[in-house]
Amino acid sequence: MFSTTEMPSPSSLFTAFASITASIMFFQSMLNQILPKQVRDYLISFVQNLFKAHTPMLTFVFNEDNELGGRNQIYYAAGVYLETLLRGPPKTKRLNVSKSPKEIKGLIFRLEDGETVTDLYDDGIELQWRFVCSKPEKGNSNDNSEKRYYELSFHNKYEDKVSNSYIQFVLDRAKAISEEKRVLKMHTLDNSYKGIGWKSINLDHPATFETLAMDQKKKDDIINDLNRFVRRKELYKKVGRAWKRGYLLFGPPGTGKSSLVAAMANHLKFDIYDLQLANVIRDSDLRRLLLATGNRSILVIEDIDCSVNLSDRIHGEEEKKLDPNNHDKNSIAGTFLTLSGLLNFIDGLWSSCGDERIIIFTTNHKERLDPALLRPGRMDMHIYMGYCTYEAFKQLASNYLEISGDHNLYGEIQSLLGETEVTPAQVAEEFLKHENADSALEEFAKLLRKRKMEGSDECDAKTDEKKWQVC
Ligand SMILES: Nc1ncnc2c1ncn2[C@@H]1O[C@H](COP(=O)(O)OP(=O)(O)OP(=O)(O)O)[C@@H](O)[C@H]1O
Ligand SMILES: [Mg+2]
Repeated sequence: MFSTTEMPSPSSLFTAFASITASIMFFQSMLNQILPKQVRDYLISFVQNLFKAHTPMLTFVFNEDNELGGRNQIYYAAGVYLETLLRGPPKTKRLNVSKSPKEIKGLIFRLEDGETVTDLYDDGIELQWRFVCSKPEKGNSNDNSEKRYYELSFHNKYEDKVSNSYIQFVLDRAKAISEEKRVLKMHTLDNSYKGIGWKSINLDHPATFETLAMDQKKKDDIINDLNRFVRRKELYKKVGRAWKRGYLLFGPPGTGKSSLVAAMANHLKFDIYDLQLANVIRDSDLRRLLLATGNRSILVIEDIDCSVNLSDRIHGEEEKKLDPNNHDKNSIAGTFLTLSGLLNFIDGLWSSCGDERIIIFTTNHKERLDPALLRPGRMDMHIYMGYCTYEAFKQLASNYLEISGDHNLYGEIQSLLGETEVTPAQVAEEFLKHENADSALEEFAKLLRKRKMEGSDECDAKTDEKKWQVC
C-alpha cells in the first residue's frame, strides 16, 4: 500500500515530464549538431536492423539467370514492375536511368546496387525489394561476371501468399506494363533472294479512336466489339472456335479505313501485318507468310477487290467443268494464289495456329467482292466508312482547329454536309491549309457551297450508305 506521502503530486509529475522532454530535445539538437547526417542515418538504420533481426523474416532471391542458364522471368518482371513503385515520393536515393533505342517508349528506371523499395500488397503485407549487383571476388578466375539479383523480404507468415499470388501478380503487371510501353510494329512484305518474307518497322501511326472522325455510336460499337473479343479467350476455347475476328471495312477513298486499322492496332496494342496480296503469287508463299505472323496481331489486306483476281474462283470452277482433267487448279499446292485459297487457309489452319488474331479486309467497292468473302459468318463485322457527317466534321474541327464549342457557320455547314459528298480526308486537307480557325471554316463552307452547285447531278449523299451497303 502506498501512503499519501509516497504518491508524487500531479504538479511534480508534470515538472518531471517537462524536464525529461526538455532533456531529450536538448540531446537531440546536440546530436544533430555534433553528428553528420550520414552518421545519424547509419545509426537509425542500425537500430532498425537490430529490431528486424528479431522479426521472423524470409527472403526470396531472384537471380538474373535461372539454373539452366536461361533468363529468369521473375527477375526481368521485377525490374519492370518495380519501376511503378519508384514514381512516388523519392525514398530510393540512387536510380539507374536509361533509354533503349526504339523498342520501348520513354525512359527506363531501375534500382541501383543496394537500393531498396517497399511495396504493399493485399491491404497490408509489407514487402521489401532490394537490388544487388555483386562484383566477382578477386582471385576467382573461373567466373568473373557480375551477379545481379533482386531480394524480396517479408514476414515469413506470408510465405504462401507471396509464392502463390504476389509473384504471379508481379509477372502479370510487368507483362501489362511492357505491353503498354512497347512500340508497335508494322510488318510489310520483303522480297529477297531467300524468297518472300516479312520485314518490320516501328508503327508510329497517330490515329486513335479519339482522333477518328466517325459517328460515336459506330465508334463505340467497334471498341466494344474489340474489347469483347480480347476478353473472351475462355469462351472461344469452350465453344471450340479459333480465337480470331474478321472485319470488312468498306467505303469511298479517304474516309478513314486505313486510319481505323491504325486506331484498332493502337487500341489493342497489336502489331500490324500488311499483306499486299498483289506481291504474293503462289498459294504456298501465302501459307508460309501467314504462318510466320505473330499472335496478338492484325492481318490487313487492303483493297481486296484489286489485290486478287476475284473471278479466279469462279473461273476455276468453270474451267473444271469444261476440262475435267484440270483438277481444281486453286488447290494444287504451289499453284497460283486465289481468294478461295486465301479464305480457306485463314478460316482453317492459320487461325488455329495462333491466338488473338484479327483479320481486316478493306475495299472501296464492296459490290465487286466475291460472294465467298461476304458470306455470313466469314467477316464478323462489316463496317461502312462513309462521307463526312456533321458529327464527324465537328470531330475534325476539334482535332485540326481546336474548336470545341459552337461556331456561327456550323448551322450552314450542317445542312450543306447533308447535301454534298465530301470525305473526311478532304475536310482534313482543307483545314490543314489554314492557320486560323475562322478562315478555315469560311473557306470550307465556300467549298461546300461550290460542291452543292456542281454536284446537283451526283447521287444524294443521304442515300449513300444504303447504296454502299446494298451493293
Ligand atoms: N474518319 C476519319 N477520321 C479522321 N481522319 C480521317 C478520316 N478519314 C480520313 N482521314 C484523314 O485522311 C487521310 C486519308 O485517310 P485514310 O487513308 O484512312 O482513308 P482510306 O479510307 O483508307 O482511303 P483509301 O480507300 O484510299 O485507302 C488520313 O491520313 C486522315 O488524316
Ligand atoms: Mg486506305
